[in-house]
Amino acid sequence: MVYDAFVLLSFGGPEHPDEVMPFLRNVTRGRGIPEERLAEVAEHYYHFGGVSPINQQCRDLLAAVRVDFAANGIGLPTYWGNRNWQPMLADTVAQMRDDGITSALGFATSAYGGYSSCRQYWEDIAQAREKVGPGAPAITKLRQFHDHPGFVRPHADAVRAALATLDPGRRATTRLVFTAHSIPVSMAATAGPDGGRYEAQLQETAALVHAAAAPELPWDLVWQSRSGPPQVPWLEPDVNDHLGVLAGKGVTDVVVSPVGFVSDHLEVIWDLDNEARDTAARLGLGYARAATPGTDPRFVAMVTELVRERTAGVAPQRLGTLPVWDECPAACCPAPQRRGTP
Ligand SMILES: CC1=C(CCC(=O)O)c2cc3nc(cc4[nH]c(cc5[nH]c(cc1n2)c(C)c5CCC(=O)O)c(CCC(=O)O)c4C)C(CCC(=O)O)=C3C
Ligand SMILES: [Fe+2]
Repeated sequence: MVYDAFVLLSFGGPEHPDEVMPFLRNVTRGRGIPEERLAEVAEHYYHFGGVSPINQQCRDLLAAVRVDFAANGIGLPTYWGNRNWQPMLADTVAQMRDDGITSALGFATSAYGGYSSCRQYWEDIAQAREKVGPGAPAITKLRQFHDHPGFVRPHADAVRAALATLDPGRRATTRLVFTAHSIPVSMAATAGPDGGRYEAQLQETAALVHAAAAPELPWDLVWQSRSGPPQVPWLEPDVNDHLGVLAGKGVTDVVVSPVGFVSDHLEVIWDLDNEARDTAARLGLGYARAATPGTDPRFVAMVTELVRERTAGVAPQRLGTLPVWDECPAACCPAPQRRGTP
């Protein structure tokens, strides 16, 4: 297969207060998210002036990838399109068609399997291509990378750096807390061809980061940023509840590492740097939040490596043992049942 472009696929976020509500309506269309939750989440964005950092993080990543491509003799032109906010993927695909692109490799800013993290990006591609119509380029998504050293090692270094800010005299009662975005239990059950893949990959990533960063410390994987109606079960425990349990067990300090994410977007800087930090303060816990890969050169080089797996037959670099594939099996990670109009 010959590819003639690279496209960064991401979630998108508002960059002006007026964009917050339209963005949130795009995210939650047909999802059964209660109106009160939407208003609450809007406040998180207004707290930062209505600007999510995620779009700038995508620009920064793409700029770094371009430099790394050039250094590795990869001449692919680069594009960027989002699921929920400008630049919308359909507009990007139209531009690619106008530029004469026929077949592109897509890199999504999520390391994991599951509907929201993987399948929905395939759906975004299909919907964008359908909207553009004849002449729309083919786009295939690069593989999931939860155990790639270019993802694991930056997380591990960040855990070490966060740990170094805590009181070394309390190391014996310090704990690592890995977090990822909660998803509905039903979505977790159908992640991957045999189910449970989102949680299994996160367990593997957390274990790899723990082993590389601080194998002497106990650790847990918990969940953050739950939404949806309360009667629908989502993965638990929530990070805030978990901190309460830890404090009750004699833990004095925590390093919180958001291994579920690739950059410090709003769900990190609000849900962890504000909410969970406040929870820890209330409980008297020492608290340090580990950074995400962002534009760490190893993470940027990983993107190049994933491209070279496809274009140059480079062997996949992997630290874990779960199976991976380039093209997702057709039956995995189906869309959840929707309420209302799509
Ligand atoms: C697994 C997963 C990831 C990680 C994988 C990936 O990165 O793709 C992720 C990332 C993100 N989620 C984000 C924001 C939001 N997610 C929401 C809602 C939801 N997320 C879900 C799952 C995930 N989400 C789910 C199952 C829902 C319910 C509605 C639905 O089924 O879609 C809502 C609605 C309001 C609310 O929070 O209730 C918002 C605003 C942002 C942008 C942050 C910024 O602006 O900087 C990012 C990167
Ligand atoms: Fe989300």
